[in-house]
Amino acid sequence: MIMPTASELISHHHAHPLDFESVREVPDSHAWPDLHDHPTASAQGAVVPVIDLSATATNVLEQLARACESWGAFQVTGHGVPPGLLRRVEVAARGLFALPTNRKLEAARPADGVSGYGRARISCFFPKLMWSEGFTIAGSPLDHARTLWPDDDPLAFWYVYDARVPTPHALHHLPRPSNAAEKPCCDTTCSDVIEEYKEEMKQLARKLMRMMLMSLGLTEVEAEAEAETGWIGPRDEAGGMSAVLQMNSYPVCPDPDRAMGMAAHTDSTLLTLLFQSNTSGLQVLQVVGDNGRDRTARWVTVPPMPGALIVNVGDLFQILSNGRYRSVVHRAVVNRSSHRVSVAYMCGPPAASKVEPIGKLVGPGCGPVYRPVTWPEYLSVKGKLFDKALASVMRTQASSEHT
Ligand SMILES: C=C1C[C@]23C[C@H]1CC[C@H]2[C@@]12CCC[C@@](C)(C(=O)O1)[C@H]2[C@@H]3C(=O)O
Ligand SMILES: O=C(O)CCC(=O)C(=O)O
Ligand SMILES: [Fe+2]
Repeated sequence: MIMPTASELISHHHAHPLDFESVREVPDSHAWPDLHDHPTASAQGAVVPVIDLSATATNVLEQLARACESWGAFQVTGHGVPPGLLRRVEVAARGLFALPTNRKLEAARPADGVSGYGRARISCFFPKLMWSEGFTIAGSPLDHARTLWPDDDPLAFWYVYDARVPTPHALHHLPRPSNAAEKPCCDTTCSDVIEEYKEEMKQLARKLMRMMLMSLGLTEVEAEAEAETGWIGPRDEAGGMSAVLQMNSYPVCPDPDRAMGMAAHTDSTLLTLLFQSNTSGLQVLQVVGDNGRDRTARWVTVPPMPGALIVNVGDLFQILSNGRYRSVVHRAVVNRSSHRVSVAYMCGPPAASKVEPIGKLVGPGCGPVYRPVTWPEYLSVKGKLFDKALASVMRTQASSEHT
């Protein structure tokens, strides 16, 4: 009997990705019939709010409240993340995706795992494949360098991020070093950049969490206390999984009207900080009339702004805010001319903490809408129910009367 090799098993399981570079048309497997389920708003229409975090004198909290209530998403400027770091993280991401397919498949995400290379997790809910590939990094990028590419020294990541090579396209034609000591002049590795980026994102996520809690009417002390008991306090080191870094790659597409970069979804996070570099693609769903009877929605493109980051309200923040802030439905479309990458810092509570509606937002006339859930619990519900996941963690009338 001929046994399949480990790599055959992996590539079977993950069905070889489409060779995006060489296809001349969108194959049936990737042709989406319903790209125009909602109209796309014209450029002159409503715009996702842009909030300058450094403008302390202005009503930033009110702006946050309005943005979170009506959009569930906004762009931030004045966030303090160095522009150079954003550029380097983009180069790192492009470098990873420029690796040859067989190298990327060595890092394929196992069926039951979170980390690794592959399709978006939500792919299984759709009959068509997306025009994208992704790297999911949970935990330390250094651990990943070791476990994802076990035959390489962690520093071997260098060769996908080499400042001397301006075009990521050419990267995988570089000779590989036989050991780390042959590292070239550039002493920053991909994992260094990712590590540094995660640290910056963590600081910013904490700040945004605190401000968003205050925008809900909590005092600074209450916001701090809320944080201490859960997701952004000191416990997040011990609690393990508190952020996942998701790198997405959207190759150029010969027929963007028929392909989907990333299908519509909400993020299963408290909040997501998204860097979309300078290529348009992200769209958020704006619900225009929602009075029970007539509910219309349209896709609104979030235009790239140099140096800005996008903040998405996630499902867990919707739970926390007892439904006052809604997680935003969003998707990514593709284009004909530029290869787009995006990097999402997906922020959640430590594995052990329960997320539930904040006490202060719950009152006599307004009981808790959701039951407490941990992040892993919610991710597993989402993995089964997808867009019905939030509704499934709502309390029934009877159970909220009893608490
Ligand atoms: C911490 C998370 C959040 C996950 C699941 C898990 C790891 C991978 C994340 C993403 C990243 C890409 C979009 C998404 C929709 C997907 O397919 O995988 C995300 C998903 C979610 O937000 O539900
Ligand atoms: O690439 C984008 O703009 C969106 C990516 C996204 O929604 C995600 O990673 O969750
Ligand atoms: Fe998302």
